[in-house]
Amino acid sequence: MSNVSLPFSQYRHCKDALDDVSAIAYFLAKEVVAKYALKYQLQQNEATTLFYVTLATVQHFEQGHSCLPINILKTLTFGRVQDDTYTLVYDMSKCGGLDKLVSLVCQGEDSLIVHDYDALYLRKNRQFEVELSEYFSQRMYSRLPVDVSAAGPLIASLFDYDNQHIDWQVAAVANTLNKGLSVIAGGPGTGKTYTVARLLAVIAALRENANLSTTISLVAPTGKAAQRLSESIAGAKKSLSKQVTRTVLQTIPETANTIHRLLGVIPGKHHFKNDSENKLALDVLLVDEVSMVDLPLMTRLFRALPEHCQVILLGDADQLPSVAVGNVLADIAQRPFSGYSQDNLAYLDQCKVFDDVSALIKTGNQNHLTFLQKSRRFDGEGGIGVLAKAVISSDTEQSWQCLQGQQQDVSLLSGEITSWLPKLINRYYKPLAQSDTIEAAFEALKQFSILSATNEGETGVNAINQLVIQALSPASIDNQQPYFHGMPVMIQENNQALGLFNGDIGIIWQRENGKLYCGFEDSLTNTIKWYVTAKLPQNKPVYAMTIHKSQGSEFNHVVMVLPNNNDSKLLSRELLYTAITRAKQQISVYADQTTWQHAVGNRVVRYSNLDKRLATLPLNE
Ligand SMILES: Nc1ncnc2c1ncn2[C@@H]1O[C@H](COP(=O)(O)OP(=O)(O)OP(=O)(O)O)[C@@H](O)[C@H]1O
Repeated sequence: MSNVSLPFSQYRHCKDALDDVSAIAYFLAKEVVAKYALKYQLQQNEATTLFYVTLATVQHFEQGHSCLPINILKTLTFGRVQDDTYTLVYDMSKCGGLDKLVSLVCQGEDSLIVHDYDALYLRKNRQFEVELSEYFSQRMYSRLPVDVSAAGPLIASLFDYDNQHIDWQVAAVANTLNKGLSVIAGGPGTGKTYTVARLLAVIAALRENANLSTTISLVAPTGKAAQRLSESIAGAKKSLSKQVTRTVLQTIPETANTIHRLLGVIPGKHHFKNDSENKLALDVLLVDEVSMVDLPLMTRLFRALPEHCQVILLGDADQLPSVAVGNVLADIAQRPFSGYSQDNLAYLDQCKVFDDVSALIKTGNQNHLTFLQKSRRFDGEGGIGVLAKAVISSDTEQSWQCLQGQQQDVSLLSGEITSWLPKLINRYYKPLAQSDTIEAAFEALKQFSILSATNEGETGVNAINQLVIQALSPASIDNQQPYFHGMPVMIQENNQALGLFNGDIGIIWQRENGKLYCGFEDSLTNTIKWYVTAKLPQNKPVYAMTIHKSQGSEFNHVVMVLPNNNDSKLLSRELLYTAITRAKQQISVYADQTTWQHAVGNRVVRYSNLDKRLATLPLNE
């Protein structure tokens, strides 16, 4: 190191002085200063600035941002809040020469922090973003041959619609057929699965006509989401049995996999068995719940796809972004929807599914995209739909009124948690524990869940789980037994060897031999997989779960619990929307007005330049 010194010689000093600094952020900042101070003969003030620049870049990555825009960097301060007082340690807006420092240090081939699109990236994240934008654009703009004279009548036979008006489900099928990559986005119950089951049937039938064999794979980011996709595709296939041939139906798989299982996990490694050197043998890939897929995983998935494979992405762009870095779905499904190009309209016109396609907006260039807007599950007047819409449009007043209104399917809970929880335990969790079979217990588990914004605190997942366990099995607490018959648990880590993954849900069950096991539904074989409880990977009870963990699941009745902490950074309209849309029939909310309105007014922001990279890539049309 040169003769400059670090602002903090040890991590613990840094942690004591600044909020939210991880060990990784500190040690990377230390490494960057050590590497460049000597190389560029930095002055002490420049080395100090570089330390904070690196810290901020890593912190933003840890919060899920792909990058840190320079204009945001310039506004940052570093310090610590204690007893409601903020002690400022470093103010980026007061440091001079930031632009010069950035251009000096963040340009080289070997720099750990990279400057691109007016933002700072950790090198790897920029690589992922550049690589994924290239994969996306190659496929988004590639056109597949379609026998439009066969496709049009086939599509028309699978939908009951009036061809004088635009039906977006029909438009989605026709529009997807000729694209290497397309996105079908929509909220819950807008018919995404209904539509793609028909889309896959049309693809399979057209390929059969052309004497092409077809291998289709269905994937989702989590086991739960894959299981739901399997169930809905199986249901949709049944409804198609009279409309398409048996061979076409057989081409559509009944079961969905997780992305990790499709790619083939190598224990202890980030990369997969299937990659750019060892591609998957697939003709069509459908990815569901894309909002949950992060930037690195999506890039690795695309690396493993053969060039000819048609990709269909499905998801709800209003939901929370992925836990890890990126905002892939929102970046590729940008709103407001700008519509289709003239070329695309000409193609849709040839399909002859509508009398007049001119109503499809023709000024835009989002040809890869279709938004399904009409909910087939909630009627326009239903409380859940109205509440979800008010929340996602940040309408603080209407959403609060809706919670207090007379709608049967929406209610506001008040008082202490202990004043309303026992009733719900009696209604849902006692019958679950008393189910005759584990299959019936899994059915009972789909009826209801409590979703909390946090793990900790009085309204957090851990405290609520404890209250439920106390009510159902006080003896297990007295005897310090971790498990009891009928207790649902969620796995907290991936264990490839056991085939159990973070987010998998099992139920503790006493079998004929009198011993407790944990059973998991296996959607591939439609059976229960049993594990002795002592062998289970890290897990916890799941009467309540975080809203983040509930993504990809649905329940008939959901209770959403928010902390009484109206300025929590955790609370956002996307978080509330995700919880509300997990409910199929009823949503109950436990929150005070200030906290609720703060959350509805707060938007999740994820910094990324994937959208800009896609917009600036040349069109091949
Ligand atoms: N065009 C349609 N005609 C008749 N029923 C439909 C139509 N579209 C969807 N449905 C029905 O509406 C319900 C919701 O559709 P579907 O499950 O496909 O929605 P989704 O968008 O996939 O929902 P989720 O977000 O929960 O996965 C299903 O019962 C489906 O059969």
